[in-house]
Amino acid sequence: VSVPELGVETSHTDELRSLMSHINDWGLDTFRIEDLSCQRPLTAITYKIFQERFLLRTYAIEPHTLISYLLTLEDHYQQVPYHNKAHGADVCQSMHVLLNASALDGVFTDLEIMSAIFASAVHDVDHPGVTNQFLINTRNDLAIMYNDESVLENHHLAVAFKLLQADERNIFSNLTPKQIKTLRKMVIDMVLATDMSKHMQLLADLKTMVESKKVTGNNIIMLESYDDRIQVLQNMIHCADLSNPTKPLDIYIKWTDRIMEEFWRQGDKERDLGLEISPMCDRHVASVEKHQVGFIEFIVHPLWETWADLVYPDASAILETLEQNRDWYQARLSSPSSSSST
Ligand SMILES: COc1ccc(-c2ccn(CCC(=O)N3CCOCC3)n2)cc1OC1CCCC1
Ligand SMILES: [Mg+2]
Ligand SMILES: [Zn+2]
Repeated sequence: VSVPELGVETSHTDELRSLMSHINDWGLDTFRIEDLSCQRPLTAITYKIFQERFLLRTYAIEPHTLISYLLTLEDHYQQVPYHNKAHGADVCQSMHVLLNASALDGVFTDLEIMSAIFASAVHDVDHPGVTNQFLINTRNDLAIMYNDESVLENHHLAVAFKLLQADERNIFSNLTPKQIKTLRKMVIDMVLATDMSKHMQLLADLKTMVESKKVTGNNIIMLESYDDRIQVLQNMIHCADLSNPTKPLDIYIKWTDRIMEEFWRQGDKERDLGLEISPMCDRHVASVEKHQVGFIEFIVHPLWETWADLVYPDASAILETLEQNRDWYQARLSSPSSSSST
């Protein structure tokens, strides 16, 4: 069974191939890839990363099986403003770049790397565009199913692994039982770590690790236990998930427009249901810039500053962009033009 060169059928093959040559670069334009791949950014990006890291060869994965899984996975991302297939593709590519930090050179095994890429690609599959709290407040079936605990993140995992059960989509059919067991545990641990309610604990543990950081001669981090290794991978996927403010400003602004529209649609639902409108979800009381500055100040910068310490100096340019983007939103706060969202 033959597969298209870039994994997806497109009439923009040359342009897509040239953009894909920047798969290792921070700030790759996922939106442009969405257009050039004919709305298949997740398949195109994940397929390219698997090839780039020789994972098809290492784990005897048939190209058509990988494409079949990725296309079906992508079709199970809902068409919501933010938590859609473009976000899945973006987090996957961001994770791929973070794994390439020189401070992590040779630290992770191929299985851990494949687990991290897979976890990133699947981490928000079938996201309904509302928060865990909304699902709990409205007694949604998902909240009943998962007893109000990391409701969305448990659902993303269940969908991702269920899609593997079809033989024509089982990309892990040639892994040993032990490898599958290890991969499954790591993927579960990483996706569950993308629940914002785990943020403070994750960051505290990362700070402790940075304070007691042990490196080899050429400044490569030493991670002895599974707990240390998975903790770095959990913080990595969390950083990738919260990476929008660290990207080139024009791309960051597009993500902000999308998350706000998703929040406002939730607020519209809450208003219609007579529920209290969640913070930042009322489109009639919008302060987009203020919320982004607060998000960076209290969540994103503390996390990325700590990550940048761990992999110093590999993430320094990313931290620099984050601080410039914060200043840009801050500046729009004070000037009168900030009232308009244009
Ligand atoms: C570009 O803007 C954002 C990009 C990403 C996030 C964000 C926060 C947490 N995550 C991880 C998933 C999660 O746990 N969520 C999903 C968002 O809602 C809260 C539960 N993602 C927030 C962003 O801005 C917020 C909305 C206005 C200011 C803050
Ligand atoms: Mg999520
Ligand atoms: Zn996400």
